[in-house]
Amino acid sequence: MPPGILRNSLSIGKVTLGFPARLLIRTKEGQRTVPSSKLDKGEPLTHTALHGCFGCGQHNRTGLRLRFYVDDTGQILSTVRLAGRFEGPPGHAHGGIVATLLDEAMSKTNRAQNIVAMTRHMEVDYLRPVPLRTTLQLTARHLSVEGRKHHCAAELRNAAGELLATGKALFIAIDPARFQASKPSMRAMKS
Ligand SMILES: CCCCCCCCCCCCCCCC(=O)SCCNC(=O)CCNC(=O)[C@H](O)C(C)(C)COP(=O)(O)OP(=O)(O)OC[C@H]1O[C@@H](n2cnc3c(N)ncnc32)[C@H](O)[C@@H]1OP(=O)(O)O
Repeated sequence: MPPGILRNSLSIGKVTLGFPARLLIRTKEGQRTVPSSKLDKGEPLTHTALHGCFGCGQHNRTGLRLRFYVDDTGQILSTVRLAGRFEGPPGHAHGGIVATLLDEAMSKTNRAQNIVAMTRHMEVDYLRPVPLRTTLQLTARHLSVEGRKHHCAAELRNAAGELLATGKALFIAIDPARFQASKPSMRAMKS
């Protein structure tokens, strides 16, 4: 059973099809299950610490501020309601945002196993236009691992459960300490 995650903030709608009745989560106090219905009540969970992340960072005011959960099969779950500023085709999400949702959910399948990994390769099938301002279901699974290579898949559905987009990706596990050490300094970023 993988260790649970996660918390971000905002954009939580109703959980509908495809979600198990109870979700496994890990808080600072330990692991427990909660009813799926808690998803739309913003159950406070342990934060993933990437506060500035466009996908899940709760301090990133212009980002998506996704909340993620993990069930007892290791599947990552989220509900999303995209604001109008993420428009591409009229009334629908920009394809880059759809890719971001899938990428972000897949990355959490690694995080749920305490693996820090970065996206190396990703492919997206855009099956249907993704509507704005409506509840969407985002799920992801870890498929396989070979050394540092982690293969993951994700799906985005509408509230009726219709498949809108799918993604597959290769993530490469990295050493977070080395990554932090290689970050550009704030002074370098301003110049
Ligand atoms: C808690 C605090 C933490 C703080 C610290 C956090 C930092 C982590 C945050 C993550 C947050 C995620 C957020 C969402 C996901 C993003 O959005 S991540 C952002 C987008 N991604 C990037 O910017 C990644 C940019 N790329 C890179 O930095 C480097 O390419 C990588 C990914 C680190 C890998 O570099 P590398 O270590 O030199 O890997 P490399 O040896 O080239 O390849 C590794 C293996 O993969 C194989 N491979 C490479 N490409 C392919 C391919 N296309 N097909 C098949 N095999 C391939 C290679 O052949 C090799 O195989 P082996 O020889 O091991 O058998």
